[in-house]
Amino acid sequence: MKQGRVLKAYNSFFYVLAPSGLVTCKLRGKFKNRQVICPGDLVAYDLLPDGTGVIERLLPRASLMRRPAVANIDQAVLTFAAAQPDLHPLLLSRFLVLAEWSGIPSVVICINKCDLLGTAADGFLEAYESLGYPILRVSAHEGNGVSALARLLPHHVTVFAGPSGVGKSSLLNAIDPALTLATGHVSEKIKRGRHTTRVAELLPYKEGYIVDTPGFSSMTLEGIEAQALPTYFPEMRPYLGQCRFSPCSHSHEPDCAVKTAVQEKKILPERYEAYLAILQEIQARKKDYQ
Ligand SMILES: Nc1nc2c(ncn2[C@@H]2O[C@H](COP(=O)(O)OP(=O)(O)OP(=O)(O)O)[C@@H](O)[C@H]2O)c(=O)[nH]1
Ligand SMILES: [Zn+2]
Repeated sequence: MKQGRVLKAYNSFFYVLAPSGLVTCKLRGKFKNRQVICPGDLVAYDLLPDGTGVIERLLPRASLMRRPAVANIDQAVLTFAAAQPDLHPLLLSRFLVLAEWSGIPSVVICINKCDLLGTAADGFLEAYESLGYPILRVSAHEGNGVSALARLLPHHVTVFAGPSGVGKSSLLNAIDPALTLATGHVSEKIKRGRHTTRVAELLPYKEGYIVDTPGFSSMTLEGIEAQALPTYFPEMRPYLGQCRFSPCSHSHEPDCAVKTAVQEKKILPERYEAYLAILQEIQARKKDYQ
C-alpha cells in the first residue's frame, strides 16, 4: 500500500499527494462517513491500474482544526494588523484559544502593516512572547520581515489565520506570488462575496504546506468546553487543580489560585479578562440549548 497526504477533498474525491505525484482517490466503502478524512490527513491507499487510488486507511493524526476541518497542522501564523483594523487583546486571545484547542503545537503571532505604526501601538504584545508565542512584525507592502516569515514555512503544515483585512493574502503574495495565484483569493472574493465558506486546501510550499482557509477567520468557539478552557491559556496551567473548589470556573469562586495569580500579576489582566469573556460566551451558548 502507498501513502500520501490529502490536499483537498471535493465531492467524493480526495486529492492525495504522494512521492510520485498527485493521485485522485476515492474512499473504500468501509468508511461509512466520508467526513472522517479531511485535508491534511495522511492516508494509505491502493493504486489502481488506471492511476487512481482507493483510500484504505487513515494514519494517526497529530492535530485537528475544526471548521473547516484540517488535520495535522503543526504551525499557526496568527495574523493581525498594527492598525486598520486595530489590534484588540480579546480578538488575539480568541485566536490563540482556537489554535490551542486545535492542538497546533507551534503558534506565531504575526503583526502586519507595521509600516502604518511602527511598533508604537503594540507595546502590550511583548508579554505574549513570554507565554511562548513569538511575535513577528512585518509589512507586506514594504517587505520588512517577510523573509523571516518565509523561513518559518519549509517542512511545516502552516495555517494562516486572522481577522479579515489584516493582509493575509498580501503576505502570501509577498512570500511567493504563486501562492496567491493558487488560492484565487481575490477573484473568488469578488465572485462569491466575503462570507462564502470555501473548501480548505493545502498548498505545497518548500517541503511543507500552507493551508488556505479563510473560514478559520469566522472564529466560532462552538465545541469548546468551559471546563477545558483554562487549559488553552498556557499561563493558567501551573495553577489548575490548586483552587479550593473543584471544578472551579476561576470566575466567582473564593480561594481561586488563578484569581490569586492575576492579583499577584503573574497572569496579565487582559488575558484573564479575555478568559472571562470567552467563558461567558460558552456558558451563554449552553443556556441557549437548554
Ligand atoms: N499599509 C499596509 N496595508 C496593507 C499591508 N498588507 C495589506 N495591506 C492592505 O490591507 C488590505 C487587506 O489586505 P488583504 O491581503 O486582502 O487582507 P486579507 O487578510 O487577505 O483579507 P481577507 O481576504 O478579508 O481575509 C488591502 O487593502 C491591502 O492593500 C501592509 O503591509 N501595509
Ligand atoms: Zn479557580
